[in-house]
Amino acid sequence: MSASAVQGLAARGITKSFAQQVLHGIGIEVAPGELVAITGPSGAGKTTFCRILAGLERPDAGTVTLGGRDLQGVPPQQRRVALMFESYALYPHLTVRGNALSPLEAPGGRLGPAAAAARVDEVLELLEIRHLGERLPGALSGGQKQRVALARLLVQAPDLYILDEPISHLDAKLRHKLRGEIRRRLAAQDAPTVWSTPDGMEALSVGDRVVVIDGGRIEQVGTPEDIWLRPASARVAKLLGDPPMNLIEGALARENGTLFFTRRDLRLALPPALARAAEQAVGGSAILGVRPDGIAFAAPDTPGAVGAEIYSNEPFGKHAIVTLDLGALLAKAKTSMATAAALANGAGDGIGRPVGLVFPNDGLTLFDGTTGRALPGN
Ligand SMILES: Nc1ncnc2c1ncn2[C@@H]1O[C@H](COP(=O)(O)OP(=O)(O)OP(=O)(O)O)[C@@H](O)[C@H]1O
Repeated sequence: MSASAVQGLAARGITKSFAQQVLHGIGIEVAPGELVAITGPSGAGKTTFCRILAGLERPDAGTVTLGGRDLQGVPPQQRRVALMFESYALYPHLTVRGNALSPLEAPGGRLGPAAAAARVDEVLELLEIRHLGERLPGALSGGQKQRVALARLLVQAPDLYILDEPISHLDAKLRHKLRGEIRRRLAAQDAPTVWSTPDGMEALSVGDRVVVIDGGRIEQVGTPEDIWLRPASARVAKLLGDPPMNLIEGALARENGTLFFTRRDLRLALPPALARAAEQAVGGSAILGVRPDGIAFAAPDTPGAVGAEIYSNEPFGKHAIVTLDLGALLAKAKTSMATAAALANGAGDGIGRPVGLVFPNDGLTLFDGTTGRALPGN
């Protein structure tokens, strides 16, 4: 914890152009001790936004305040920000230990040499790189370098943490472990934290709140649960889930009082839960979002089932992903190994076999076909 009274971060109306406009007046607020995860596809503007928060880049318009203090014109080294960027920026002539120790040796450091060394040891141990302490960065793998950069961040007690893709180069097991460990450590601090990642599921797992950006604009801000259960747009839905929600483009029509989602041969009577959303958009285009784990299989001629052909069938051990050809459209179902084996029926994974699909009554989402925004009433 820093000696200064740590308070929240607020960025407002941040605009930035290079050759093109990259950020369109976006803002976030991060309370003391809160972790806000920023996610979005590659090129969304996450790194540019983080660099502006850190003072490494100047916005064309907008303000950044920390604890109510305007940071405009305050150089990065005076912002008391602990930064970690994807490029790592390790000191090549310092060992792993020297790099991790470097922020604690800066003028104004408050820890004595023994306490600083103990903190470095503890963080290197946590990140499983203590045995590499005497190596130079040039003799490390990408994932090891990333952990040294993380160590240098975690030894600090700043007024603000900014982590840009902090665990993207680690193997899956370590990523999983460190996600929780780092989150736990940062949660024990008073400083606000901004964690940027292109991995939507990582954002949901680490963030107290999540900000989704796309094309330099905010698509949605909410708790992980909000964003998972109620994605504000098809662009948000596309970033989340493994595999993500299936997005089927079609139209809404009413026949004999029943609302249908239609696309080519597909005609799906919408469950009552979706009727309110569908009602306002009848006659227009729509995108139906179907979660892969909500799709059930039935015989091809089952009334109400959607006809499809098996395109591929991949077992993953604890579940299987079955890709389905719905006629010029592929959708993915996440199912049990037993169901996938039954579909394969011992012959060529079942590829080409006709099946019926039953979509869940809940867990479907309707988006406007033109804007991609979720229809109100979903
Ligand atoms: N210094 C620069 N000069 C020109 N264009 C830039 C500069 N920095 C970023 N851009 C452009 O701004 C856009 C946003 O880039 P940014 O790195 O912020 O995205 P990102 O969301 O972090 O992407 P990624 O997940 O791939 O790192 C991209 O189109 C990029 O090419």
